[in-house]
Amino acid sequence: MSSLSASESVPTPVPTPVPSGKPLTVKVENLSVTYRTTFERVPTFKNAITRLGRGQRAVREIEALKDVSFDVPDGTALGIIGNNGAGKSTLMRALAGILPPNKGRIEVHGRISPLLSLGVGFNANLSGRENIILGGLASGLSRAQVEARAEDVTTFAGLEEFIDAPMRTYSSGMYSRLAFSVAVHMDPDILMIDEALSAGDATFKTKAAGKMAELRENARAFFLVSHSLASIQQLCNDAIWLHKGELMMRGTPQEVCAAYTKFVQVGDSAVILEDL
Ligand SMILES: Nc1ncnc2c1ncn2[C@@H]1O[C@H](COP(=O)(O)OP(=O)(O)OP(=O)(O)O)[C@@H](O)[C@H]1O
Repeated sequence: MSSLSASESVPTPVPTPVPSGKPLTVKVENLSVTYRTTFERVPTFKNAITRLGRGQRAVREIEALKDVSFDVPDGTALGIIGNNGAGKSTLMRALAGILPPNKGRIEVHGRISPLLSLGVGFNANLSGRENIILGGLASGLSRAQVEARAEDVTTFAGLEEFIDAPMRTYSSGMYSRLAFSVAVHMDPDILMIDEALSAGDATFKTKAAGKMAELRENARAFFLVSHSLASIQQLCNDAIWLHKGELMMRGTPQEVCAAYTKFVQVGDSAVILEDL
């Protein structure tokens, strides 16, 4: 067990430095998001009585983001790191306008690619081609614009033979490849990718990394959530670290990844010490 004390091991959030004087693409101010969820999948009278006996409430609240603030100037490729359950996907969903904030505000200047966790928003009963159209329309393009890109999307995903089959017949890799391909072909001003590098096999991963590097050059802002610190350092020029819903640090990908790695190395002991 490490000799670190609990107070040493859990860093205090560092105030976010205000980056350069470039125009802002995204501004997040005091953002808090709380999920309200029921205890049981299927509520029953018996469970309700048991809960009442224990003085428990029927609804549980999970504070997924707590008072998070940061600015994203034009040209930023922001890596978002943190443990499981830290609030990374919640932040992406809030930025994309899928989840309303409970507190605070989000300002977004530009068109966002709507595909986050790869494949969210697809309808598995529709064909790959129909989902390309849906995804394109959802990201704000006209039908004609999406149709003009459908071929490139299909070829990039390597799904020429399967594009008219319902997506429920796709393997998870095929599903992710198509989702990634749709997201990156719609010329978003702001590209948001959640765990993109887990899409597909090794060949596709290499192709995906190349495409992301190209998009990062053209998009006004690029957000990447990944557990791969190597990808964050390779593809991003800025980074934030979330922990239990709080913004712990903002800095260069190298600084933030180093601090996070240090935290993770002592993390297990820290939790034990904290619990004692
Ligand atoms: N739909 C939901 N309903 C209730 N709670 C949720 C929901 N989605 C996420 N949460 C909770 O919110 C917190 C943050 O979850 P989130 O998915 O944003 O974390 P994450 O950092 O993306 O995690 P991971 O690395 O595992 O993907 C977690 O405690 C999670 O259990």
